[in-house]
Amino acid sequence: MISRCFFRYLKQTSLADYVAFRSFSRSQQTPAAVTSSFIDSLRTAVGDNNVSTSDAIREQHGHDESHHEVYKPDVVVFAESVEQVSKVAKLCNEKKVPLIPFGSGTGLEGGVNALSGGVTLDVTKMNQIVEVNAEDFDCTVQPGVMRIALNSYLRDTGLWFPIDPGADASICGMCATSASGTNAVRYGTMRENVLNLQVVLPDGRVIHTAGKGKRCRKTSAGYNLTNLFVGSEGTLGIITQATIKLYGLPEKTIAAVCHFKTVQEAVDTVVQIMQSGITMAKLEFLDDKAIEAFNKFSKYNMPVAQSLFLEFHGPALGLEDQFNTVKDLIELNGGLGLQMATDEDERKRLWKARHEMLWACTALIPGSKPYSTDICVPISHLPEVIIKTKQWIDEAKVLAPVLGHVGDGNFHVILPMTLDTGQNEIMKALALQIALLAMDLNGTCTGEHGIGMGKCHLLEKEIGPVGIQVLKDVKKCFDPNGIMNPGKIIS
Ligand SMILES: Cc1cc2c(cc1C)N(C[C@H](O)[C@H](O)[C@H](O)COP(=O)(O)OP(=O)(O)OC[C@H]1O[C@@H](n3cnc4c(N)ncnc43)[C@H](O)[C@@H]1O)c1[nH]c(=O)[nH]c(=O)c1N2
Ligand SMILES: CC(=O)C(=O)O
Ligand SMILES: [Mn+2]
Repeated sequence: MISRCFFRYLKQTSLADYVAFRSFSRSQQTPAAVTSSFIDSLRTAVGDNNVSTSDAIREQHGHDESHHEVYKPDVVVFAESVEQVSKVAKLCNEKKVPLIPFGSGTGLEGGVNALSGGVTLDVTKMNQIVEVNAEDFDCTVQPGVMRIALNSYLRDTGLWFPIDPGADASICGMCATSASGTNAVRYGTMRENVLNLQVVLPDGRVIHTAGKGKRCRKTSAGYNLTNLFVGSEGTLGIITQATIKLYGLPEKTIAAVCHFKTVQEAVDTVVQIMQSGITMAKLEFLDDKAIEAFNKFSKYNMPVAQSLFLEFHGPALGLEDQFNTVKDLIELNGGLGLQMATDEDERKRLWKARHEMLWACTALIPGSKPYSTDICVPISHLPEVIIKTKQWIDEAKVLAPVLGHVGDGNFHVILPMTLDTGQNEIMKALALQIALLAMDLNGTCTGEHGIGMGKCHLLEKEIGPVGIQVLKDVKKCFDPNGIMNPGKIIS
């Protein structure tokens, strides 16, 4: 039942937008034509052992880590080669069966949920690191290569791939969602770090978005096909290989944590640090509710306050000077309890709260699943948006920690969703209100998690009807039968 509190709360939101959001419906999806003879042809294409109709496997592939409802595919196919991916795509295209690429299922917007059934294509068996060009700072990987495995492999070369979405995701899944995370403030997002992609198109053709074997740092050669596929969330084709930039492991790392009495002080400090031109590696905010959730989850005793988590990477020479400049800014803004560490174990201990945040927040309500907002605004608007957001959370009386990558103007409100529909309605209205505010302030509804199945209505608002029509035209050009991950990004 929807509570009176909800209606009181709704008065503050744009009612018209809320009604539009509630009545938003996906265009009718045709049910998948997955017959037993179609499944037989899949078995012929990839081998019996690589096709599963087991309920447990379909369930496992029908959701990610988000709160979104499970939608099981009719069948799960495990591909072992590009040729097999191509054959499966061709078969699906001929029979107009939905095809959903599956990386590692850590997404937070229901990207892998099979809204119209069909075939989920799991690429985790294709897990080879194809080549590492240490002298050129790049490498090429198959779609099942995971972020942590890649970095372990690279360790001896003195290089690493710094994009870190927190979860141990597949590199090609990260390409597909244009992931980023804590290191983006220094190293950029997937958009800035992908040099080339091999993609299987829905009709089975294979393309290299920058040309076969190309891995140059710059190109002006025509349309940017690579970045059309980065962030395409499995709606245009299956990424079967990614060539990405690598970086030298930093000679020295300094981690630090400090606390503030008010959100304004903490976020003003962030803006001043960014404006000072210091190259931060990480600059994260956790509010008092987030720290409280972490203390409870991990039995820690951090001061319950508005907190900044910082990290500096660089040559040993000069790094402490950067730290000291930031320290001065922290103190000028009323920062308290500054702790710093250079030793790896000590750094990990200092940053533990940040890395466990999603699970600490979800544990606030046992059995809940996370609904994470993901807005990103120009940095000068950040103080206003975070302060308003926290005020709305208080008024809505929901459990909702605020945290995020504030160095990029990107933050999350983690809303633990349960079966209590009244609370869920309040949380969804709150998420909508925050997204609308971000868009009003020249921002986006999603900095890094993608549109998935949960933000299509917001994308329409963000880029307008003409923008959406152009996206639909692009989609039609690559996927005229609409088989690729239907219902995602554009409904
Ligand atoms: C604890 C925690 C913390 C975070 C996050 C998750 C969790 C569980 N995430 C979200 C998530 O890790 C991120 O979206 C990853 O990029 C998802 O990669 P997967 O391999 O799991 O893709 P997953 O399998 O979930 O698929 C995601 C989407 O990509 C498509 N896809 C996957 N592989 C593909 C391929 N080979 N070809 C074409 N399409 C493909 C899918 O169809 C789907 O639409 C995140 N993210 C972030 O950016 N910043 C963050 O800070 C965090 N933090
Ligand atoms: C959930 C997420 O994106 C984060 O913890 O940063
Ligand atoms: Mn994040």
